[in-house]
Amino acid sequence: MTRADTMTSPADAIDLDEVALLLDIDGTLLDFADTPREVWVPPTLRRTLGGLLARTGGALALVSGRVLADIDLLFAPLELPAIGGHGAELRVAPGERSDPARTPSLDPMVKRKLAGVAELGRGVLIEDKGYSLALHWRLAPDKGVAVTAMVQSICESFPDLPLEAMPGKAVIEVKPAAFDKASAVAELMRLPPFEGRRPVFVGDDVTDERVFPILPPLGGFGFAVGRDIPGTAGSFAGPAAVRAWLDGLLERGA
Ligand SMILES: O=P(O)(O)OC[C@H]1O[C@H](O[C@H]2O[C@H](CO)[C@@H](O)[C@H](O)[C@H]2O)[C@H](O)[C@@H](O)[C@@H]1O
Ligand SMILES: [Mg+2]
Repeated sequence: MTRADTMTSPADAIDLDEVALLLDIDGTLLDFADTPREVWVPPTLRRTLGGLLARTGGALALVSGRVLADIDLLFAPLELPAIGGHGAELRVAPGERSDPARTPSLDPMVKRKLAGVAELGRGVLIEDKGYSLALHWRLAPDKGVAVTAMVQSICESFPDLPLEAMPGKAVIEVKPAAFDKASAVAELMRLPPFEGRRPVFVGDDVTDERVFPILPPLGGFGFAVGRDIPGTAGSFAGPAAVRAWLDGLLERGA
């Protein structure tokens, strides 16, 4: 399949007057690191995103599994429109706050049980996002199967709670089933300045796969990163290729 970093269209045929740019963070804009805190945001990326935000009239948003507070620390001093926590949070414009009543936190009893999974061994990390809890094993790759099995079993032990165990890259995350990136992107695209624009979404992970099918009915399309995903318009080899593409979009004014 043609890769977006080598092809001439449709990645290069984007008109910034028409599109809304929706960008996943980890594995799309940023290279993976051993732990969530160790990722690095190149200064050029901040400048490019800030420039594209202005050039699209505010229609650029990050769409991430990370929560907004975490996103803002990573990209500071830049603050961007963003979907955080896999759709738990929504900020349409810089300076605004996501409505805290929008999504309930994950049940504390579920969190306590999940936190116990870290006993499987050194290198199994807990990330508490309020709305959800993630268990990472990038530092302990041999623990992935056991972590996944324990997490699934814990979720099944709460049959009355609508929980979702979402796999990712060396991680599994438990969240309320009521929201995801696709539902939040659909909501964002109904609001100005996103409304009426063609959504162009770039993402790398399982959670992003739900977003791709909602784009064509809105006149948009998506790009995968690091692999080919059916239903996308192409794929980028990795985050460096995505960053170079964004630099190019801004440079030529698209
Ligand atoms: O939706 P995204 O913006 O792609 O966020 C997905 C998850 O990214 C982070 O975890 C992943 O990246 C870490 C840093 O490179 C890596 O150590 C970890 O193994 C990956 O799973 C983040 O920590 C999660 O909260 C996000 O859901
Ligand atoms: Mg990602």
